[in-house]
Amino acid sequence: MLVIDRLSRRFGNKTAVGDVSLSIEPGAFVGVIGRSGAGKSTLLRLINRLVDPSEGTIGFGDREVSSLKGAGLRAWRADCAMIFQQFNLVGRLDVLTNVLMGRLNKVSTPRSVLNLWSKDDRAIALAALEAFDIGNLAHQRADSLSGGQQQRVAIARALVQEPKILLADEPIASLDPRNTKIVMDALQRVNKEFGITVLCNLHSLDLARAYCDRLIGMSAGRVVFDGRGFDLTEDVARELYGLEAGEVMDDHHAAAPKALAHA
Ligand SMILES: Nc1ncnc2c1ncn2[C@@H]1O[C@H](COP(=O)(O)OP(=O)(O)OP(=O)(O)O)[C@@H](O)[C@H]1O
Repeated sequence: MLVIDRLSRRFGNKTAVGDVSLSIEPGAFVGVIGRSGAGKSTLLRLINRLVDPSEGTIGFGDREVSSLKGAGLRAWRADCAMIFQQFNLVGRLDVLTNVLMGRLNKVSTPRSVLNLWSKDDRAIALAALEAFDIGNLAHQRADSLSGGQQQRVAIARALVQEPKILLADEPIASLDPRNTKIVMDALQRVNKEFGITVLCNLHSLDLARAYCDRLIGMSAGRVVFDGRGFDLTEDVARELYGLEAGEVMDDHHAAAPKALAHA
């Protein structure tokens, strides 16, 4: 269980995350929603320690994540994979090598530097690509792939890391609707078939409702909703998204906020 207790992060005078307390059950698929600037990315970055907290703690089992350093911090980052809106692949390397990067924490540095991956590691990486229907792309340069294909490579790289948690920071923000579905389905498989806890930042409320078991709504750094998708009322959506609410909800729900926007 991931336990976040009174977590805050300030940048100068700006509170990006303020006094957030949450427990995330193992195996959950959690959507973090809210408008731009609500603090969603900072929350994920705090969890995998790309950003340090100003106050509060993050615990995972018996580990006090917020105070880890050195080898302990590297071990945590291995347990806590992250994927990004811009995929973060090494474009000039082939797809298989990009996925093998996810195994770096499992092999000695000299072997990885010399690209001496074991047969087993290669088989694991290829199987991960095949799980997301892109095994045929293993030997192509990563930068020759479409956005949806690149994001599936990033998910495969995260999977071979054998993490306990996958953090996905707006993973579909650069994708068209078809690739959005393919990538969200891939994340769903990571969660349901591989049993990995997924925390996913999403702008679209409809997508969050469709894929996530639990939604955490953030506004100005604070959690203002925590519950199931169908419990999220139009009033809460308006609190979360303001006049943007119409853009993130389906036509039926959108009617009122759009009317408000024109009032
Ligand atoms: N490194 C930083 N330095 C200064 N301010 C920052 C930094 N990172 C985030 N912030 C500020 O903290 C607030 C929350 O940002 P954050 O990126 O977490 O929001 P978000 O909900 O993920 O938004 P988006 O969907 O646009 O990524 C914003 O006002 C942002 O400008």
